Amino acid sequence: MSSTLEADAESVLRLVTPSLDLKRHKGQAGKIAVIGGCREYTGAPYFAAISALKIGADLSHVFCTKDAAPVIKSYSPELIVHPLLEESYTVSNFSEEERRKLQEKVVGEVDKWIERFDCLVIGPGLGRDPFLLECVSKIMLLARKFNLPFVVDGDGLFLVTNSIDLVNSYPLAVLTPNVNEYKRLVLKVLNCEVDEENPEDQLRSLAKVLGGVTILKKGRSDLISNGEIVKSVSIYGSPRRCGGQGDILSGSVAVFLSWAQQLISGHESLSENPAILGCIAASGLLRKAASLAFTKHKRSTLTSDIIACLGESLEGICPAS
Ligand SMILES: NC(=O)C1=CN([C@@H]2O[C@H](COP(=O)(O)OP(=O)(O)OC[C@H]3O[C@@H](n4cnc5c(N)ncnc54)[C@H](O)[C@@H]3O)[C@@H](O)[C@H]2O)[C@@H](O)CC1
Ligand SMILES: Nc1ncnc2c1ncn2[C@@H]1O[C@H](COP(=O)(O)OP(=O)(O)OP(=O)(O)O)[C@@H](O)[C@H]1O
Ligand SMILES: [Mg+2]
Repeated sequence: MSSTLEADAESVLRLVTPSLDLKRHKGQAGKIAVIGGCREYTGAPYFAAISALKIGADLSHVFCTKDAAPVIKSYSPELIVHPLLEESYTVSNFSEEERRKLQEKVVGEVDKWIERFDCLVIGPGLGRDPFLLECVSKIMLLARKFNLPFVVDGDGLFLVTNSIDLVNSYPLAVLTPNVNEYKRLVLKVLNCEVDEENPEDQLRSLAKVLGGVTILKKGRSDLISNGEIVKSVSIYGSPRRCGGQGDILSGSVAVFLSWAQQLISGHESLSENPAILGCIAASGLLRKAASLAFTKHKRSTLTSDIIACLGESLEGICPAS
């Protein structure tokens, strides 16, 4: 990997992390919402939402299905959980008109909240139910209408891969594919296989063809591009590949992206791209936390252990006082 590609993740973390200031009010350090959580998956949205709080966001919401909500609430009183999304089984006996009305109701409920958020995370543990994904498409269009940034992960990437227009030419979209999600995206958009020899050029092309969205391709090194620049984060993390680490990452990108946007809007001289900064910071912090958790727990390291190390890892880079 060429050294110019490698980002200085610690410097980016120091740049974007706001100082703690007694003058600031609740909400100024970030309000995040995760759209995800269904009957099968309740861990993924919890991991994304709680990671956002552990890093320093003030409020973290989860919009999930009715079955998932009590489970997610029981994991943590810190999260604000909305039992809102509906799956096909609810509407199996509905007429077209009744289905349309229910979709309108779901999207209308999200509409009431959406202006309060700084960033959405769409997809962790969302599942692939067609009725639910139709509603989520409409939520994405709503987010675009309000110029709200969103991070698309997990099953959100399944949706987007099949409906590229949802993110096409939206510079405030960040996609965080893992190895499989990336393969599917490359096949759909570039109509070819993943180029293992030249991953940077292929990633740049993919982001460019998608009209300048930011893509964080997860792997041994995380590679990040918006179609113009390519950056990598290769800080040593952990050899444990337990599920849920990508969920920590998507919640973290949302927070750091929001902080980077705040920073840049207050300093006209800063020309950096907030989505790129957010991805670099999140990747760097996750890797530091994974490494710390692994020194403590070795083979039994779990995603919850990594989440418990987020604060200590950030403190080592940007002390609170
Ligand atoms: N506790 C939870 O609730 C979790 C739920 N998750 C959710 O589960 C849903 C599906 O996500 P997945 O990540 O499983 O979907 P993927 O389509 O990425 O993965 C499916 C399969 O691919 C395999 N795979 C993984 N890495 C591979 C590699 N490097 N090479 C070849 N095969 C590989 C895995 O063994 C897995 O069986 C998403 O909604 C996701 O957010 C995950 O985030 C994990 C944690
Ligand atoms: N081979 C690897 N070596 C080191 N770190 C890795 C490796 N693969 C992934 N990672 C790290 O783990 C993080 C999560 O990536 P992963 O590919 O596990 O996501 P995921 O499959 O979406 O996870 P999830 O189980 O949450 O859905 C990445 O940001 C990266 O930093
Ligand atoms: Mg994932």
